[in-house]
Amino acid sequence: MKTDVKICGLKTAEAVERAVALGASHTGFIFFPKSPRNIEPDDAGRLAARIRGRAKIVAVTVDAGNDDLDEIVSALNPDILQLHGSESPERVLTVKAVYGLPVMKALSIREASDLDRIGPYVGIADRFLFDAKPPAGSELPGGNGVSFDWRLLDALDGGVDYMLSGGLNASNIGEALALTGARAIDTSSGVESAPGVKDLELMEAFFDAVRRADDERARAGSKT
Ligand SMILES: O=C(O)c1ccccc1N[C@@H]1O[C@H](COP(=O)(O)O)[C@@H](O)[C@H]1O
Repeated sequence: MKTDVKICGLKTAEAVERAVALGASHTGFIFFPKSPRNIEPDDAGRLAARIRGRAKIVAVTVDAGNDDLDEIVSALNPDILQLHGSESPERVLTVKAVYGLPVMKALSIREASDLDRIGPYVGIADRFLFDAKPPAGSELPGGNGVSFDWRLLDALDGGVDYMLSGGLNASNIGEALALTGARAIDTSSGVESAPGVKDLELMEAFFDAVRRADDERARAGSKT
């Protein structure tokens, strides 16, 4: 099975097209002004038009109100809304009802008890995205290039559909996949040469590492 890969924080046509050519299943656009990856809705819409239908288009927002979501949804026409703030289960339900789009709810993980926060969203969020907690002083709820202890996911109910995220790069993705068995992964700063600047060689190295891990899993699976 091929691992789903989301490349997040895309801002240029070159990076969007390369990500999809390399096999990205999801492309992420960040709507959070404090982020070096922030993009205007109309610009994101123009970039997404280049790859629509070839990869899922994900709008990443942080505690956005309906006015902002209206503008983003109308300009980008995303396939998925990623809610990366402290949106409650009730807010997720409202967003789903208003926009009629699947929601991926991001939850930050540092310790075992953080998994308890999943329960209230089960049956409401369509998918989860597990990210590390931001380091002290960071203004960003995501995109910090920080990983959490992947072994914590050993305790996860096998039925929970999630994307693994947080500090993933070509050097650690093999171990992350081997430890978690994740079927979907998400990276942003791990494929950048500077904050907000996607690096095509790092992207390629990331996909190479993911495909090596996929081959390894297929080999291990065929032996059992
Ligand atoms: O990337 C950002 O700047 C960002 C800003 C606000 C919310 C979410 C953001 N990014 C998300 O965080 C994950 C993890 O990032 P990283 O790989 O550790 O850099 C990223 O994939 C986005 O989904």
